[in-house]
Amino acid sequence: MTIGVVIVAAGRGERAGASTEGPKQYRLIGGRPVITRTLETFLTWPKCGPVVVVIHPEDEMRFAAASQDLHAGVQVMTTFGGKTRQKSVLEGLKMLVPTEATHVMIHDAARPFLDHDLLERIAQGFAQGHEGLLPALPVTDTLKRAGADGLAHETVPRASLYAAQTPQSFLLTAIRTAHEKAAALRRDDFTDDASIAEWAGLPVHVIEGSADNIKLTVSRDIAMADAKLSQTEAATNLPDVRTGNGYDVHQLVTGDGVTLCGVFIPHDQKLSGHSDADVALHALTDALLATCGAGDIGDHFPPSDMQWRGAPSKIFLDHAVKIVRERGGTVMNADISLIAEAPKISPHRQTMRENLAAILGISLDRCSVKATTNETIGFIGRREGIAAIATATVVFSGTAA
Ligand SMILES: Nc1ccn([C@@H]2O[C@H](COP(=O)(O)OP(=O)(O)OP(=O)(O)O)[C@@H](O)[C@H]2O)c(=O)n1
Ligand SMILES: C[C@](O)(CO)[C@H](O)COP(=O)(O)O
Repeated sequence: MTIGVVIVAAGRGERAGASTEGPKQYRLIGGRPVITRTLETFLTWPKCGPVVVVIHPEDEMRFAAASQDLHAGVQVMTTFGGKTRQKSVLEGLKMLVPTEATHVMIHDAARPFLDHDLLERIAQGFAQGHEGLLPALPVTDTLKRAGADGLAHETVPRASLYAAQTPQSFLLTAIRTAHEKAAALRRDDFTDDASIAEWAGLPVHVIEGSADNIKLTVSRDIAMADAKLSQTEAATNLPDVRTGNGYDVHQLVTGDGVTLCGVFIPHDQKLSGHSDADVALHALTDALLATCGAGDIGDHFPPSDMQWRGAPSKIFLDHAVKIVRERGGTVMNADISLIAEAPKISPHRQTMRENLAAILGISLDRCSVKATTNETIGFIGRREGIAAIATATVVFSGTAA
């Protein structure tokens, strides 16, 4: 079984009104022509056989532009349509007959929201031996028959009524013969292919359509489709910006100075810890690891591992930066708040920021170091320890979706 496709796109879209982009199938929805979306769904379906797009002679350039970026692994042909949809379909079928297609899906270019699930349901129907398949949905509104007087005269029972969609799908030779018979008898009043099949006595099996698979008919349909896609695409194109935070604290003991953000500051105390106890770089290391869910500093540099005894904390931060980069991240900024009663940080802030800029590979204005005392309160206020809080922002490649 090879499933060919006929996409009818030769209409003038009069009900949708005029546009500089051309008839409705060339109008942009979510930034791309309607027909590009329709065609792309078929071309990306793995079971798609040869495709015929039936266009209007005036639309050759428009179609070439709308289809130029689509990479087809299958044969895509074009032919010119006729004055009615019925005539256009017949032209498409004639073009498909010499190919290897045994079955055909006939689809309106003006239905850009069909999906692969629907195409699979049709393929499944063919595999079960059905010769004609009509995707349709049960009618949900109450139906009225009104007269020329504008009055509702009758309520039509809707129990067995369905709204017909496309792609209506058939054995290729059977539907082509039915179309040719209708043309020969000058029957040109069929609005879809299932009705020609019914008229010709071909069995047409109703399968579940898709609520999204609407036909863009009037200008409001196009505006709604555009709004829907623009919203979805705006959401899926959001940059993948992530922030991480980190906190660290180390005890102060008698000593000769502390190392903060890689700067040694002479002092009558030192920070006790396994490495050089640079709380600021430890907090920032955790903040960076957090942006890609890579655990914390202890996971990467266990305190039990003797090789980190007295190690400069730059090693830890370098490692976190490497992990972030390997996962497609670009560090955007870093901000560290130091909470210390003493020593005074401000004379060293510039050097600290320069150290951060060098390690992170970003400009100075993206590196911030702030300091505050703890107003003599608590363990920091009693000069028993120094704490640091860090925030980092990283933009990862790809989008947030
Ligand atoms: N002579 C025609 C008429 C219609 N179609 C195609 O058939 C599909 C469904 O038709 P419809 O929505 O009625 O489109 P138009 O005929 O273009 O619309 P209108 O009646 O408003 O002019 C559309 O993809 C349309 O391009 C076609 O190929 N050839
Ligand atoms: C084929 C069709 O899409 C089935 O619903 C529909 O009949 C074509 O549109 P038209 O407005 O009737 O031309």
